[in-house]
Amino acid sequence: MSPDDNVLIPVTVLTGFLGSGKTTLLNRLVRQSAMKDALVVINEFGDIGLDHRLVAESDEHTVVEMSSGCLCCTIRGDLSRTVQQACEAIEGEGGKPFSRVIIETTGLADPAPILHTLMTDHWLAHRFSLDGVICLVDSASGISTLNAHRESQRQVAVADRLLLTKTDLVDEERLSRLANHLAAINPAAEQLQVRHGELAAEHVVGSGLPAQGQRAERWLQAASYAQVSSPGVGMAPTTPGGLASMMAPASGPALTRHGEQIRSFCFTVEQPIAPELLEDWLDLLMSLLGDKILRVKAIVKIAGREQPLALHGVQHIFHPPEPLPVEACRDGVSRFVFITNGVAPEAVTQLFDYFQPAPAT
Ligand SMILES: Nc1nc2c(ncn2[C@@H]2O[C@H](COP(=O)(O)OP(=O)(O)OP(=O)(O)O)[C@@H](O)[C@H]2O)c(=O)[nH]1
Repeated sequence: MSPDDNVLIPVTVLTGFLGSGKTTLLNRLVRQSAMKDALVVINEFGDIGLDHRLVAESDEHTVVEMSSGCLCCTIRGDLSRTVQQACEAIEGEGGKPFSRVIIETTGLADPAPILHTLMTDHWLAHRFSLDGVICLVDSASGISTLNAHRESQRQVAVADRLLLTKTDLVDEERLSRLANHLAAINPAAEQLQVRHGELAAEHVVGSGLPAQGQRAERWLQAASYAQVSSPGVGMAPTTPGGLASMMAPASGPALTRHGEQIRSFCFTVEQPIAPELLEDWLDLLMSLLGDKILRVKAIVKIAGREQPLALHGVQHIFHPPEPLPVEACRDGVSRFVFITNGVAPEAVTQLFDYFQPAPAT
């Protein structure tokens, strides 16, 4: 497979805490036609991986295992190598190129470094694009796991879709408590219930940035978030002390009860944004607060440009902006969705205004 083919292969990241049902789901998925010619990468923690043995093998898809450590922290290079070797092997055998890739993370993985690897590894980034992050949550133990484990909160926070598994083990009341808890962390992610891994593959693959304007709005789900808008030119502090105060940790009640203070909000800007302002703002925001910004998605109207842009970032790393059809931003309003760990919306909005040109006197 060469990068000149110019068609990026979609990658779905399947995450979820230990025992949440990832392997059970994967086993059902690989039997479906949407998974024909897929590559399944299973990351095992420890030397003796078992999960890959539990996923059905067939001629229709390929399963490879990475077991040298936790994919999120120690072996980023291995992801590139593993996928590369699998591609070379299938080509060597005269097989069809992979139609898609599914990566099952370990239950303890923070998905952000995996997404970074997909975006920044030269070989991967030229051949693959992130389709979506799917996070499984055990309906029976989900709330206590979220309260106890920061990795679980991060998995939920960055997901495009949440699958509530083992719903046969809980009653309606408990299920709705979990659903509310998850919505407080990630209000836009669609929630689906799954029993024993029974789910159509279409609910797992194809959740990424769509090409059509209508669906781009659905991808952003801006209305699901608390809304903040630019306070306006001249409102931002201009002294260094003022700038420092913006960067102070968020105060006041967090949107969730978790130690991580995961917050999400949508920042709207009514006027088209000058490209250099956008660049300066995001550069400074990411260098000051990048490790606290778990995910950013945006549809942006750039001044002097007809087509809006889709922006998509994980912590301080952004995908190259993708032009969208004009209909994706009919009202000309730019919308930025932020999912953060303890960053107050004002830090984002005031920093934006800091870069606005001063009003003429
Ligand atoms: N009752 C019930 N059990 C389930 C369901 N889905 C999965 N399980 C069971 O939950 C256990 C854990 O499922 P796995 O699919 O191995 O979970 P996993 O996320 O791959 O686990 P790790 O590899 O440890 O991260 C297994 O015993 C499954 O049979 C379900 O919907 N209902």
